[in-house]
Amino acid sequence: MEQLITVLRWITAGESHGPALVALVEGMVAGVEVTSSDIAEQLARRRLGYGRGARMKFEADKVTVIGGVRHGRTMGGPVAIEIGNTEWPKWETVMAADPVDPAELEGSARNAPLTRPRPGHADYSGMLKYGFDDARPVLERASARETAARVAAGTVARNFLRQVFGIEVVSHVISIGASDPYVGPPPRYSDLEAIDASPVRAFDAAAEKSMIDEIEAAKKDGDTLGGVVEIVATGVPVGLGSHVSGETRLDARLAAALMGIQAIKGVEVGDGFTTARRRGSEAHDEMVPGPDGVLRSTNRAGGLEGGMTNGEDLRVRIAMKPISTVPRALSTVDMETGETASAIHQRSDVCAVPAAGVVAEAMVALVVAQAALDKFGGDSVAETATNLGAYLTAVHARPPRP
Ligand SMILES: Cc1cc2nc3c(=O)[nH]c(=O)nc-3n(C[C@H](O)[C@H](O)[C@H](O)COP(=O)(O)O)c2cc1C
Ligand SMILES: C=C(O[C@@H]1CC(C(=O)O)=C[C@@H](OP(=O)(O)O)[C@H]1O)C(=O)O
Repeated sequence: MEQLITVLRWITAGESHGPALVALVEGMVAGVEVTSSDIAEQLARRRLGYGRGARMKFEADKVTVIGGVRHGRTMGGPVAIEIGNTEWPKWETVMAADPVDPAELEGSARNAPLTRPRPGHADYSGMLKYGFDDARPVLERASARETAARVAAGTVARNFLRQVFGIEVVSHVISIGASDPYVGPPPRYSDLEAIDASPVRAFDAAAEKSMIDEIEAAKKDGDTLGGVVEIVATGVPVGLGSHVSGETRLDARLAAALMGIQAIKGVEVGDGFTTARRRGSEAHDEMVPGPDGVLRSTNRAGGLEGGMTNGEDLRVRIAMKPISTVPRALSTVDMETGETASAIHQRSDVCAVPAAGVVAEAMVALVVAQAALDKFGGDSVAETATNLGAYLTAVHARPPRP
C-alpha cells in the first residue's frame, strides 16, 4: 500500500470568469467550528487593499458551504465550499461549460481571441504548452481569482488551529515597490484589526504613508507594483515538521505553498537573506534555561530549525512581483501574426500585495494544520486535543529544572 505522508489535503477548481470557484479540504477532523460567515469574513479581508482594480469594487464573493459541515461544525468528511462569481451573468456564454451556438458568440468583444501574451503572466507558456490559439483558457485559471478559494479552504485550517492549539496567523505588508520598509518587531494577533484597518495592511504609519505614495506614483505613470509581506504564526508547539527528509521539512512545505501563490517569487524563513550575511555567532538564537523550559534570546530562525518548529513564533516573508498586466502595456509578439504588438491590457490591479498577505495567511494555516495533523492525528477535535495534551506534558517536563 502506498505510504500516506500527509493527512490533510486541499484542492481548488474554477475559472476567473466561470460561475463559481470551489475549494475542497479533505482530512479535517470532526468538530471544527466553522460557518459561512467565518469564510465570508476572511474573503472580505482578501478583497481589501489600496491599489486593487475595478473588479474588486463591483464583484462580491458569494459563499455556500456545500459539504462536510453541519450546524457549524465539521463532520470529518471532505469540506466543500463554493464561491459564486457575481460577474457570471456577463460571461455565461463566453465561459459556458457546454457547447454554444457560434452565432451567440459572434461580435462578442469578451470572446475576441487574446493573442498578445502579457510578459510576466501565464499567457505565452500556457498557449504553447496546451496548444491554444487564444490565451483565454490559460488566464482564466492562472488568474489570482483562484486565491479566493484558497482563503476559503484556509479558514477551515485557521479555525482548527485556533480551537485545538490556540495558534493564530497574522500578516502585514513590509514594503510596496521601493517604499521605506517596515523595521521593527513582528505584530501579534491582537494587532490584526489595526493592520486590516490600514489601506495597505501596514503595521506602522510611516511605512503606510511611504507605500501609499508609491502606489499613487505608479498609478499616475500607468505602472504596477509588487512588494514584501511578513506572515507570523503564534502559539505553535515545538516539533511540527521533521528533519528526516526534504519533503517533511516544514520550511520546505511552507516555501512550496507560498511560492504556489500567483506572483510570489521569493520566500524567506526568519531573517533568511540577512542571516546569510551574518557570522554564525550573530546568526542563531541562543538558549538559556527558563522557569518553563528553554528560552531564546532572539528569533532569527523564524521559529524553524531542522525543518521543525522550535516553539518560537513562526515567521516567514514573501516577495511579490509587480502585476504583469501593466497599463502602459509592454511589448510582446502577436501569436496570430508574429508581429510586434502591445500586450493585452483591459483592466488590472495596480498592486495586490495587501491581498496577497491574506492569501499567504491561508496557505500558512493550511500547511501548519497539515503538519499538526501529521503529528497529532485524531478523528475529532477532542482526540487531537488529547494527543496534544499528552505530548505537551512530556515536552514541558524537559529539561529537568535545577
Ligand atoms: C491577490 C492577487 C491579485 C492579482 N491580480 C492581478 C491582476 O489584476 N492582474 C495581473 O496581471 N496579475 C495579477 N496577479 C498576478 C497573476 O495572477 C500572476 O502573475 C500570474 O498568474 C502569473 O504567475 P506568476 O506571476 O507566478 O509567474 C495577482 C496575484 C495575486 C496574488
Ligand atoms: C478577480 C480577482 O483578481 C483578478 C486577478 C487577475 C489575475 O490576472 O491574476 C486579474 C484581475 O481580473 P480581471 O482580469 O477579470 O480584472 C483581478 O481582478 C480576485 O482576486 O478576486
